[in-house]
Amino acid sequence: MSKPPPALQDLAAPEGVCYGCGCAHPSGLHIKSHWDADGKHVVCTYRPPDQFTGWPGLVYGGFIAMLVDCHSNWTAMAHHYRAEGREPGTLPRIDCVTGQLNLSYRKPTPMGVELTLKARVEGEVGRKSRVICEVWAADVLTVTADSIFVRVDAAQLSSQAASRVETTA
Ligand SMILES: CCCCCCCCCCCC(=O)SCCNC(=O)CCNC(=O)[C@H](O)C(C)(C)COP(=O)(O)OP(=O)(O)OC[C@H]1O[C@@H](n2cnc3c(N)ncnc32)[C@H](O)[C@@H]1OP(=O)(O)O
Repeated sequence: MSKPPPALQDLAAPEGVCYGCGCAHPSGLHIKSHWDADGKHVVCTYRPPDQFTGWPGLVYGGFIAMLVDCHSNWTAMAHHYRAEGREPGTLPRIDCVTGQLNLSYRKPTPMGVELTLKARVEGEVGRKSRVICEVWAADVLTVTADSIFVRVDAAQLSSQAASRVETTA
């Protein structure tokens, strides 16, 4: 069996420490996002571990939001790389942050099933990009999301945030 191609996260941010998608997080979720064969969508598959149960047998909604947040953000960043004619992993790195995360929970999402997230940018890829994401449990569409991701200099954003508040660390 051939090895799957590297994910966007592995290519563009192997040092990432995000809980949801950071390759270097010691105990994070390590979600992986790839361009779909159709060249329009970015896809991710993930089977939620048992501790993320909400109602018995159902995936905790906040956990689904976490998957959608990271995967939609990577969808925005992948579209930015493509719009610039660059491969993920080339420099300078492209960073986006979540501006708005809007989820509609349309059907219960069952535990014990691999979920497929399928996302795309709607409209222009700009400083502010709109990402539509669907969450599928087998052939059931359980969640849709319509969110905004804003392109930033993440290092600058982190240092500004730290200087605005007194940290106890
Ligand atoms: C190391 C490896 C890493 C590896 C990569 C790791 C990926 C991690 C993925 C996790 C994702 C996250 O959790 S991110 C963390 C959660 N998000 C945040 O902390 C973001 C906090 N928000 C902010 O810092 C700020 O609001 C910004 C930077 C987003 C925007 O502020 P700004 O820079 O002053 O820009 P501003 O001019 O106000 O806005 C630019 C345009 O975006 C729009 N806009 C701005 N904010 C919003 C918003 N919340 N909702 C809608 N639209 C917005 C404005 O209307 C404007 O549109 P127009 O007038 O031009 O039309």
